[in-house]
Amino acid sequence: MTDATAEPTTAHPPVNFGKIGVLLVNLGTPDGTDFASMRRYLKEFLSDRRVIEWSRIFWYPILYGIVLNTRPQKVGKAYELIWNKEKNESWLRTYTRNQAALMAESFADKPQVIVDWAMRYGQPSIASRLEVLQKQGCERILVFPLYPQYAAATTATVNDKAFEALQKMRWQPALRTVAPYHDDPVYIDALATSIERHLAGLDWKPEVVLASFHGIPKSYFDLGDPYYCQCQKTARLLRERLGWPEEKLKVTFQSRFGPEEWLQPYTDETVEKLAKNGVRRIAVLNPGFVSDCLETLEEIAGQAAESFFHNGGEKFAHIPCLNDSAEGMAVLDHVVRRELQGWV
Ligand SMILES: C=CC1=C(C)c2cc3[nH]c(cc4nc(cc5[nH]c(cc1n2)c(C)c5CCC(=O)O)C(CCC(=O)O)=C4C)c(C)c3C=C
Ligand SMILES: [Fe+2]
Ligand SMILES: [Fe+2]
Repeated sequence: MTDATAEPTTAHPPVNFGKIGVLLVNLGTPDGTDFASMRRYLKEFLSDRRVIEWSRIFWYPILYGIVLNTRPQKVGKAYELIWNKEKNESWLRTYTRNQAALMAESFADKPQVIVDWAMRYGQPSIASRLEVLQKQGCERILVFPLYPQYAAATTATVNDKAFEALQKMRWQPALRTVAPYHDDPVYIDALATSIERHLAGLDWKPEVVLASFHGIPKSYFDLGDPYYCQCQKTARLLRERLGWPEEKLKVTFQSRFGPEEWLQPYTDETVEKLAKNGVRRIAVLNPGFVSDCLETLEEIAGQAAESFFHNGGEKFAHIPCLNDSAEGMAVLDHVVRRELQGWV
């Protein structure tokens, strides 16, 4: 006969408990601009089935035969132009780390909340930081993919990776994921304030402002990805908040990759066309990027500006992303506090 009240014969290993984790996750970035670091990063990124949905039989010969032999050098040179030399890292990493540190400060009055950060590709990995949070006693973790607009290639792949890490755990923490916040008034207001402040600092006024979002292949939209519609809604709400007509704030899509058709209109073609049609002053912002990165600093502030001037444009301004600014942090803080309801 067994004694139900008997103590277990072996002691359970000691565990921390009672904490709540918040994990900010951005896309990722190479560890350096050299060929090996770039190749490692691009290999992980472009092997993700959420990013390249083509059949592996078709894609892998192209990836391993062409892309990973040529792109690391080309893109490494682009990263060099925008590298944060002081920290010897990309700006995406600098801003993501700063965002986590500032958010931790804002939760100083709630010691049960631990804020951390990770990258979907490269380091620190999602699995490694989830493990650290759990060891610190987080029984509940909020995973925050840092994308205002949902795309399977960005938001879903972060969530997939987090749940994949949980598959290996005996004692899983409870996990919540943050919903897209493309239409949140706090986000829209932060974008509008940032635009107004930036334009007020110029001694000229743009004739046209482009809201340039990262693109995705059109085929992903046809399959039901809500990304395009969420980008359009962000822009519509921003126009309404600023009191601007559609001709003043135009939506475009940048950063095409591969031969497929992507979401249109393309940013590079639009910039060129505007200049050729006699528009002399434009500003560009990137509302879909939480932090400045290669795609905003090199492709827009660098290449797009150059193309505009080359085709007759006279004034070009790149409006920075919200980054770790007060407005940017107000948005991230607001979203996190909303999603933590019932836990904190
Ligand atoms: C903001 C949302 C993003 C979406 C949507 C997105 C889709 C997407 N991206 C690629 C391919 C590449 N993107 C690259 C860089 C990159 N992409 C985003 C964000 C989104 N991507 C960011 C923030 C960055 C910059 C990272 C940095 O370190 O600064 C790259 C790497 C650079 C390059 O080789 O050009 C690739 C490749 C695809 C195919 C895709 C949708 C299917
Ligand atoms: Fe991308
Ligand atoms: Fe790019």
